[in-house]
Amino acid sequence: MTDAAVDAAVRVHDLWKSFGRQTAVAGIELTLPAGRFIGLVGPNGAGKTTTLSMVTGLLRPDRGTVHVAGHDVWADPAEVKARIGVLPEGLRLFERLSGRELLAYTGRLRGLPGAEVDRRAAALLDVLDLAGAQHKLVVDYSTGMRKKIGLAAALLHNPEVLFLDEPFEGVDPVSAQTIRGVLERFTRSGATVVFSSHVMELVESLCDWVAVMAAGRIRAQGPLADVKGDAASLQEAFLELVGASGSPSGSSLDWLGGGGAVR
Ligand SMILES: Nc1ncnc2c1ncn2[C@@H]1O[C@H](COP(=O)(O)OP(=O)(O)OP(=O)(O)O)[C@@H](O)[C@H]1O
Repeated sequence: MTDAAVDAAVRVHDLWKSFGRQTAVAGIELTLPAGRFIGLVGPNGAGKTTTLSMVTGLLRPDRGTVHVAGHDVWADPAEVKARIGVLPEGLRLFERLSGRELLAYTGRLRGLPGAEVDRRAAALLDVLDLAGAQHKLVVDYSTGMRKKIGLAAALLHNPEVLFLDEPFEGVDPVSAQTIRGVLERFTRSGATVVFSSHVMELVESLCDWVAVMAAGRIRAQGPLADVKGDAASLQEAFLELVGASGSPSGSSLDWLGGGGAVR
């Protein structure tokens, strides 16, 4: 293992994935430094979820290698899974457990002693403002509460690298602030957070390192200031990088607006 491999939280080389004739990820190279708050941004269908799924060992690549915390995800999955936490897209939880039971179960799966699981679960439930709902079944949780209990489960074993797919989607501003606080504290301790998002303002305010993806390829990666360059905002830099046209042109939407519905 080289020093550079140890320094990087994630190292992706020549990673490919196709679904039938659709190439979702087209030979990407990605090096994500450790101890950073990293945003993976890109338009719908860019390949972010497919990339994160391959990086976290949930989806087998067609080709290429992924190292997380110095270990090969596909050659050494147990080593990698012990070091990462994942909040995947379309999070599926054990619905018939209470939030507290879900954390107890997750903790035991992670091999933590019962008393330690109790201590950590109580602290996470408290910080994430879920203590009052800890005995409610997960099936009865709101979207935001599900994200928060999923985050608590992903953090319970104190991972080195935390992967979050759209962690703020469906989360109210107060809960978003709480999640932010927890994640900022986590990265300050030297851990790495990698999250995908469409919300540029959020990525700009949270992340110090950004990777921009479009059409299965990485268009830019580096410190936030470098990726932004001379642009006034990350949003502006992003639109330029992905070649978005802005407002719809032509007359095809002439019929839209001003009432006049067919009766
Ligand atoms: N299981 C699958 N079967 C077929 N096509 C898929 C599958 N998963 C992803 N794709 C396709 O791969 C491409 C990349 O999808 P992906 O979900 O990785 O994008 P994304 O950047 O996460 O998008 P979004 O921001 O909309 O969630 C899309 O064209 C999508 O339709």
